[in-house]
Amino acid sequence: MQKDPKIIVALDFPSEEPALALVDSLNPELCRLKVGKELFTRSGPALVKALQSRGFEVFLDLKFHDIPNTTSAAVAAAADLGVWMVNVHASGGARMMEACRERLESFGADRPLLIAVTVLTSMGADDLRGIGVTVSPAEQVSRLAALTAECGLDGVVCSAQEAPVLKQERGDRFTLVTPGIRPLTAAKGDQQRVMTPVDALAAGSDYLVIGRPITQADDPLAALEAIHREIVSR
Ligand SMILES: O=C(O)c1cc(=O)[nH]c(=O)n1[C@@H]1O[C@H](COP(=O)(O)O)[C@@H](O)[C@H]1O
Repeated sequence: MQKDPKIIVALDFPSEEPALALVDSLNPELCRLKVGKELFTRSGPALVKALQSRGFEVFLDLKFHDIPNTTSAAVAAAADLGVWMVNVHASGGARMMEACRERLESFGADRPLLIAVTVLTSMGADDLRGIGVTVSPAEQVSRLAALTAECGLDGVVCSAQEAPVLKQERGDRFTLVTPGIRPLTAAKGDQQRVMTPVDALAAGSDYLVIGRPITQADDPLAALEAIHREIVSR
């Protein structure tokens, strides 16, 4: 088994059936799986268990954002599920992130990686202005990443475009999880800040979150293998 697959396939499906049909065609040596809001809301912890029993590690992407007590309890519930990674919104603030980190300490070495979302990859400068943030997306990402690091979390979700600066500012041990990954031939869809898999790793991404370019491909395993080949031979 590859020790640390770099590709995280986003299982953005409306129900368990199509998700498991896809998963049964994938290879846990080449990827981990991300379960997000839609699939988790429909299929819940049982689906996470089903994925784990097939040999996949799971990133539970529920982007928790609430008061510290509620968010830290949710993160502990994710840890009880045995997930590999869980995330919260950095804009929930320092007290919220610290509460989550502290709550996970009791899980010891088996705790999930705790990651904070900075600025969503679907957002550009105009979107930020709309919510009263007048600095550029890159500046806002740096600011939230600094706060995340101060709170002792493991890393952030950001776009690969911000990865070089964040690696420089936060160092190698601060994990960068980057969605908005698009092979050259793939459609951008609703993503704005995108990069190819090879460029994203070269920029300093640690993990690539890839959804539609794999899940909507005619042959998802072939798409996964092609991206895997591309990144190992870079
Ligand atoms: O936290 C995430 O995973 C995430 C953060 C972000 O800023 N942007 C983003 O696209 N994502 C997720 O990454 C996945 C990207 O999917 P595709 O655009 O289909 O490759 C989706 O499941 C999103 O929910």
